[in-house]
Amino acid sequence: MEFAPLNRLTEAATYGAVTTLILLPPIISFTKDWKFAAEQFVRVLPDKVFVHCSERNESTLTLDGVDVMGERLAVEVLEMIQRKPKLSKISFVSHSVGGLVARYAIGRLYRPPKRENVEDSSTNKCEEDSRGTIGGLEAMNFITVATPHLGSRGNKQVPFLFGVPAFEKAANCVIHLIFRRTGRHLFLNDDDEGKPPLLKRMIEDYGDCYFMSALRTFKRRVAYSNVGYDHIVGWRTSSIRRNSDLPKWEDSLNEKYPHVVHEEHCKANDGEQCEPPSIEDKLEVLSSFFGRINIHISREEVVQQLVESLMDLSLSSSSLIPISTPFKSRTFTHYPNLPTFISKSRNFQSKPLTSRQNRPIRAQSSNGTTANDGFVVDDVPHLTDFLPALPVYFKSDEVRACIVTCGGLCPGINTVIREIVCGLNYMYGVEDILGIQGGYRGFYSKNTIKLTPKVVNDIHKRGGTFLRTSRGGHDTSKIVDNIQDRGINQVYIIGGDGTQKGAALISKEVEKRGLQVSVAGIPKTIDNDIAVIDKSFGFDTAVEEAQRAINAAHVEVESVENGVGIVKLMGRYSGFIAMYATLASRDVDCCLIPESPFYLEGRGGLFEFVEERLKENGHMVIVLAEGAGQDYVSQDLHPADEKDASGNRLLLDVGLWLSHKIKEHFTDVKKMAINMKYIDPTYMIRAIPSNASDNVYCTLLAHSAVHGAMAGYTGFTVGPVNSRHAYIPISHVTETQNTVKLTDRMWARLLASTNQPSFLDRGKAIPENVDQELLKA
Ligand SMILES: Nc1ncnc2c1ncn2[C@@H]1O[C@H](COP(=O)(O)OP(=O)(O)OP(=O)(O)O)[C@@H](O)[C@H]1O
Ligand SMILES: O=P(O)(O)OC[C@H]1O[C@](O)(CO)[C@@H](O)[C@@H]1O
Ligand SMILES: [Mg+2]
Repeated sequence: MEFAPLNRLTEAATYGAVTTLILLPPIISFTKDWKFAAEQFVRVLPDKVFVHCSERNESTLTLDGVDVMGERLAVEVLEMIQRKPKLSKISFVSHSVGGLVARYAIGRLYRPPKRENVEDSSTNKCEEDSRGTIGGLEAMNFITVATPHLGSRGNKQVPFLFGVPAFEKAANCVIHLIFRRTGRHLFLNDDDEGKPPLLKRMIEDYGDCYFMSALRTFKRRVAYSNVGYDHIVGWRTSSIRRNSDLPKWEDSLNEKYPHVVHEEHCKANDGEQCEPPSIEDKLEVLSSFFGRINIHISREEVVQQLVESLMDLSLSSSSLIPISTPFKSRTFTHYPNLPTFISKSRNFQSKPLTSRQNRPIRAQSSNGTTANDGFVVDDVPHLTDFLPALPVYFKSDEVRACIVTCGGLCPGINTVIREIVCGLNYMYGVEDILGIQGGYRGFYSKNTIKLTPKVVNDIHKRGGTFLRTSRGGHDTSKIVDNIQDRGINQVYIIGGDGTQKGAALISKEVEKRGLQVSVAGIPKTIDNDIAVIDKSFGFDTAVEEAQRAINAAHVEVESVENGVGIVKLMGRYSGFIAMYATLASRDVDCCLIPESPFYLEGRGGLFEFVEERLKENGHMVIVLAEGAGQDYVSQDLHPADEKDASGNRLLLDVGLWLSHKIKEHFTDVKKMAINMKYIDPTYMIRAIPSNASDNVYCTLLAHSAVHGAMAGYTGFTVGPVNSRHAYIPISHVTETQNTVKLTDRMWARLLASTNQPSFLDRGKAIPENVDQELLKA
């Protein structure tokens, strides 16, 4: 049973290497018994974890013996790894006898480190990169829950035998009748051709089974054991301490997991023990390889803890590794004669792009020097950590790149164009770069222009797009024909959600035709409605420019009696610009966005609020996102449901509508003269050049795209995910839209800042269009 990663990113997740997690069931149980835990892992670690519930050893097959099951599991894992070539790490979580099976299987799957001199003798320390692998994957977590590591024989390991010697002896004699070969293994009375019992063999590397080397390979090993109520597997055998006393309840660890009564870190983890264990220590030697956690029931807590411990390690070493498809015919690993790029830039003369020696990155002072407190700020993995000899896929003189811009304008487009051109040219020596004019349709209906650093040198100082843009006109097959005809092998596509959908289709078609073309998307939108990435470029500039309009409205209305200012900002489906502009300004009394339905009349309505503010201050300012209240407006205006060339719904002018409504209400109903100032700066805020921080951001995006394409990746979009620049499969960013979450803190902050009504009141005049779900909430 396989649980695929979810398509949604959680806050903590970064795109990167995918960890596979193998779940193993206990004796006489079923694959589906792991369903609950599997779902939790996938829910909490979407996109990072691929959960595989082992299915070759369920039901009565679990009686066939630990070795037989281990062999089956090893084959199952290898087959899965073959099916999923993107997996790079592996963890095991097993319950009961599943833990023994997993220990056997990893002994079979262990691959020793490739490098010779694996141990640094001067420090006598196990180096991370000297670790072996499990079936070629990096070993992360090895977790057992109630696994009888020490077997079930003697020493009150099976609680229901009450430690009575006669019962234990009897059990020893009959166990194989019930649990067959597995029973013999558990009671250590197996005798394969005079060999020691299997569980004893498994505490060292034995023959071609590298049991202990494999275990040592895992970054974290944890044994969970239940201190009570587990009548089959006592805590003595599952926590691997035979002689220690039962931990005291007052050892209770923390408030979060009150049922954890004892936690002990393994010595091997602390670096104290890296030597192979001595066989003389027999079973107890295992304890130095496991941290053990003794708990007192609660299934959910165990699962929660497991999830958290997995998160720790899976998050620590990912991000910034492309997971989109490299070209099939020339992958990194099968490309021996890689062209070594030597930068043409003076500053980087003779430095291969791939060198990255000075890790970890240390704290830097503002003048760029390393802070001498030695505090490590971050150790961001680099592509070269995963692909040590990161090749440049394309030879400079073989590259024919093109850039296209589509959709609405956005501050910073020209900076991205400039930096793609300069990045390709200065860093990689690429000279053949074409500009596709007028959006997607330009591929087949317009001539291209040649782009050089000189041509684009100054364009970042201008708003708009140097290449011009359009909506509609996306014809995948004509576009790809054109790419093919012109011999283009790198396509840089700058645009919003619609554009990225188009880019995904182009990328698929390119793949279908087997073309060696890299398709890279750079997400653009002032609306900030593109999912997955932290923020889109141009957004900050737009928010800043909106301040001027808000300020103007405020100056106007505070200079007259009963002044009401309305400022309409962009934001079709997402009210980010309006929300941030409001928060930044402090002159705004009320912010209306598409995600938060509002109503005008009655208690808690907008009219009541306007009246209050006018009485209090003599003036007020409303900021409105263009998509706000569209359903409400359409009740009055009866729209013709028009769409633009790309199929986007054309919006009704909510700003104009609202200014009429407010004027009408105060003049006709309240008999009160008001001074209405309606400002629509929508195009003004997106037609300007980007500000300083957006300029820097655009540069990072452009360079990321260039590096990704030059490295031979395709079908990706660039963007920061949790502040780390990542390559994201294009289809991931188009699956959903980023919208303001009314339950998020930022919206709560806005409500606290403006003290406006939430419009969630069950007031008498709530119109039908107010979201009923929201009201219930
Ligand atoms: N689902 C789609 N499949 C293929 N192409 C699409 C799709 N949606 C839009 N496009 C194409 O992408 C281009 C831009 O789309 P659109 O006008 O929706 O702007 P956008 O990229 O979403 O930017 P923004 O909305 O921020 O202005 C157009 O040429 C359009 O034909
Ligand atoms: O009028 P146009 O150019 O079609 O663009 C308007 C739309 O473009 C956007 O700015 C998105 O780019 C929206 O906020 C707005 O609704
Ligand atoms: Mg769009």
